[in-house]
This record gives sequence, C-alpha cells and structure tokens, in this order.
Amino acid sequence: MVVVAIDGPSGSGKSSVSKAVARRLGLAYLDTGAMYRAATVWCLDRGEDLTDQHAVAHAVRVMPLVMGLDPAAPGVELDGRDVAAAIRTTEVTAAVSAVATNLDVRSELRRRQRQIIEAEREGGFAGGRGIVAEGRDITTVVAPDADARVLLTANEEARLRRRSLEVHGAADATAVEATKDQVLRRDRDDATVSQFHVAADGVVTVDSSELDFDQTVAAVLDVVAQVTGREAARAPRA
Ligand SMILES: Nc1ncnc2c1ncn2[C@@H]1O[C@H](COP(=O)(O)OP(=O)(O)OP(=O)(O)O)[C@@H](O)[C@H]1O
Ligand SMILES: Nc1ccn([C@H]2C[C@H](O)[C@@H](COP(=O)(O)O)O2)c(=O)n1
Repeated sequence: MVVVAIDGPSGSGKSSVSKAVARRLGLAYLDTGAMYRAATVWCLDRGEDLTDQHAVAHAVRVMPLVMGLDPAAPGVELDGRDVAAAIRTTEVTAAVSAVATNLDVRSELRRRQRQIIEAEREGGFAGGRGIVAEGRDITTVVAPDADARVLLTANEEARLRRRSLEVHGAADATAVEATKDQVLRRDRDDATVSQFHVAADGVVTVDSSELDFDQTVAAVLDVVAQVTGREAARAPRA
C-alpha cells in the first residue's frame, strides 16, 4: 500500500497530474478539493447562508457525499445525484473558499478523507495498492505520514495562463484578468487556513513553471520512485 500526498496552489496542476500519476501506478485517486466543492453545492442547494459558520458546519456533517476514486472517471455523488459538473461552475468556484475556511467543515472533511485513505488499505478501489490524494493540506494535516509527499508549485504567471487557457480558451490579457479571482483571490483566502505555498519538512517541491504536462508527471513519478524504491513508478522521459 502506497500513499502519495500532493498539495499546491490553484492552477499548479494538482488534479490533472495526480490523476495521471494514479493511472500510471494503478492507484486510487482522491480529489479533496472536489469534496469542498460538493459541500458548497450542498449548502447552496439547501439555501444556507455561507457566512453562518454553525449552520454550514451542521449541513456538511449530514452531507451524503460519495467520492469516486477511479482516476479515469472520478465521480462525485451527493445524495445519489451526479454533481461532477455542478461543482465546477463559476458560482461554486467563487463561493468555495467561504466553506473551505470554515474550521468545523475542515475537521469533518478531513475525517472523511482519512477514512477514505484508510479504506484503501483494506482493499478499496485499487485492491490495496494505494492512493494518490491531492489538495491543500494533505501533506501537512490529512496524511503527514504518506509515503511520498509532494508540493506541486508553478509561478503565478504559469498558473494564470493555464487556468485562462482551460476556462477561456485563450491567455491574452483580458482572459488572464478574468481568471484572477479564481486563482489569486481564492489562494489568498484558502491560505488563511492551510499552508500550500512552502513545502513542510520532508515534502519534496516540484516546480512545474518550466515543465510541460508530461514532464511534470514524470517528475512526480520520480519522487514516488525515490521514496518507495519502486522501479515501476519511473516514467519514460518526454
Ligand atoms: N505542467 C503543465 N504544463 C502545462 N499545463 C499544465 C501543466 N500541469 C497542468 N496543466 C494544465 O493546467 C490546468 C490546471 O490544472 P489543474 O486543474 O490540474 O490544476 P489544480 O492545481 O488542480 O487547480 P485547482 O486547485 O484550481 O483545481 C489544466 O488545464 C491542466 O491541463
Ligand atoms: N485539501 C483541500 C482541498 C481544497 N481546499 C479548498 C481550496 C479551494 O478553494 C477549494 C476547491 O479546491 P480545488 O478543486 O480548486 O482544488 O477547496 C482546501 O481548503 N483543502
């Protein structure tokens, strides 16, 4: 059983790179950001005032959330409803930090995240081989004892360009400006409760600013291979 923990700021490539690493190694994949996004959808659908910390925390404690762990198709279900698309809307992206900075929400979702990681030990999605979990506090709080811990970073310019290309299909000045709230403002808010800009002790930094996607995946696979001694984790260089 191998646990790979990956943190980093918005647009650094955590989700796409973690999925590719999990697929390559035959591991399960847990997108913890999707859990905070699902909690936001749940609260908005129930008409909760997101500034009411107590009401939001209560709603999240009773939230019937099921996370799919297949890196090829990681589903998110709320009360039996597929919300994989609903959690990615601009409205949810703009609102999610209000839920993710609620400390009681964090405590509940961290408990569920640890439970999911533990369940992988018993067999779970990947038959006990392990899991790649990514977010903002996985290397430091959720799974500080993970076998491999990576802080995936990229400079601000690269992160804005990537997100802008993804959302607007362009990276000109107007498109980049329209992306700033999703990336920079959100990081500022999220950084009030998690440390994901600087690697904690024992966490390996992979800076993808000058790497393309395949090179970044190869760099993370290298870290996993070094830490776990698994030759199979080494990817062919791009
Ligand atoms: N090394 C890379 N080079 C170029 N593009 C990349 C690289 N890594 C990721 N990308 C692209 O950047 C975009 C953002 O990546 P991704 O969604 O994985 O980031 P993230 O860190 O999970 O962001 P968030 O936390 O905001 O969800 C995607 O379109 C992805 O394909
Ligand atoms: N472990 C985590 C994961 C995510 N968050 C917050 C930060 C984001 O604003 C939000 C959605 O994450 P994304 O899908 O954009 O990676 O959830 C967090 O605080 N801790």
